[in-house]
Amino acid sequence: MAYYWFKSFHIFGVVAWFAGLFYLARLFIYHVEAEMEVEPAQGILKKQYSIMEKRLYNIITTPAMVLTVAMAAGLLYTMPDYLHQGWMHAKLGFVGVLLFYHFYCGRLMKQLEAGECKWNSKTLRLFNEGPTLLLVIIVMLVIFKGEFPTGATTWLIVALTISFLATIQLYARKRRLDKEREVAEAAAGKEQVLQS
Ligand code: HEM
Repeated sequence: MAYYWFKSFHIFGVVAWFAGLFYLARLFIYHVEAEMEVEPAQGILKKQYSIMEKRLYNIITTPAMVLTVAMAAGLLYTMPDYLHQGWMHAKLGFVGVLLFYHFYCGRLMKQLEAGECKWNSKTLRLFNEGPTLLLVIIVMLVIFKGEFPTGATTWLIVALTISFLATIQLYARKRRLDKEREVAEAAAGKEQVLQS
């Protein structure tokens, strides 16, 4: 019975951890993009994003990470055989990368608050893809374990997933370009007013 409790809370932890990581990276993008705003909006937005990032990281993301790892330890305690299986070694390797990502987010958060972050919004958008990739790999490993399927259904799902992700990327790109055009038009309009 303990195994099912550990597994349930392991999954609650995973869901909350990823929700936190996804939202945190999105906040970093908005934080960096606030540079495009004029004062006093820029200062107000940056301060607000720092508060939101800190609360999200300290109150949701980190406790969810601790819950996931603690419940995982309980699962391994009840099922020690998993520790001798290849898929679990691979899973632990990817979880190590995920933990590194988590703590790196903490570092980026501090740099953003101090105005020392060197990353632009494009780099952060790429960084934002990290947890999605890790989530897919880790869940696949835990579900299929050592027997990854290669049949037609698998390729159909892979194709559907790729088209879905490509559509999201294209839509995000369109929105970004629209926003950049809006900012450029607003700046040009302001310049014209100043000249006349
Ligand atoms: C601290 C590292 C982790 C360890 C040691 C660990 C270990 C485990 C173990 C032993 C199970 C039970 C497997 C089974 O009964 O078939 C499990 C289930 C699961 N884990 Fe993890 N896990 C870790 C982190 C993660 C992370 C980061 C994710 C998500 C990306 C994740 C997603 C899942 C899911 C979805 C299940 C349920 C699978 C099922 O019921 O078939 N785990 N984990």
